[in-house]
Amino acid sequence: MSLLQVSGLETFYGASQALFGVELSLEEGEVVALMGRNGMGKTTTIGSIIGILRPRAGSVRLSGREVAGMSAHRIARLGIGLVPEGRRCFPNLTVRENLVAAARPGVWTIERVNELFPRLQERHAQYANTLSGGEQQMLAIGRALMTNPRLLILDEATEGLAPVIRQDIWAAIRRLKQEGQSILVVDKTLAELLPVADSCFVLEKGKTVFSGRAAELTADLQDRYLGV
Ligand SMILES: Nc1ncnc2c1ncn2[C@@H]1O[C@H](COP(=O)(O)OP(=O)(O)OP(=O)(O)O)[C@@H](O)[C@H]1O
Repeated sequence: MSLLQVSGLETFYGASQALFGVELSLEEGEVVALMGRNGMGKTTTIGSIIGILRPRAGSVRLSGREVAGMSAHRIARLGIGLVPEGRRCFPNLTVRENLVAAARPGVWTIERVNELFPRLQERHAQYANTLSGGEQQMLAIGRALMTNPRLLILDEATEGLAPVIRQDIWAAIRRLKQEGQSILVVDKTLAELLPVADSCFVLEKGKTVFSGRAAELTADLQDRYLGV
């Protein structure tokens, strides 16, 4: 059984339909890439999976259990950890306090997050709002891991960051994959994303137009679906 199985997903903003039948699936331990040009429905798909948007049709199954229509809070408790676009941490808490506030029992502890991101350990007593953008992103990932999610979702986790920090974040993603963490990643940097992804799904105008192994997304297809 898939860890995540999304089918026939349709989501609206008021009267305006944004998703027209999105299909997506992710097996336990896989890294799956969700791609598409701007405005094609990636963030809406993620919002519909995690329950901040209520799909009008379709299903979202987490290990076979239907979660579409449940509250975001309940879905989070069932094991989905999100690193949202624009990395939201508590600005007036320290790095350590931010991590503690997110903690739920499991293999992820502050020690393990510190080992994954040594920069965070060095700044454990610093307020989150004094961190650089890249450090805040690491903290956002650390917070999501502290909830010990069965599925980690990263929405544009490397966008707008300095190249050296992006490399640190990709290295962390590769390490998480090695450790068996299931991850759904939205990112525009194909050169980094495709090598780490097991499979990928491409959206166009709110529909899944490609699904397959990352290696099957040839240069031609990349150009057709993702080129500008
Ligand atoms: N709050 C909103 N109200 C109305 N329409 C919205 C809203 N958010 C997104 N949309 C529309 O839904 C469609 C899908 O947008 P979405 O943000 O999911 O795309 P995306 O693939 O994540 O794009 P990007 O890469 O730019 O983040 C777009 O047509 C967008 O204009």
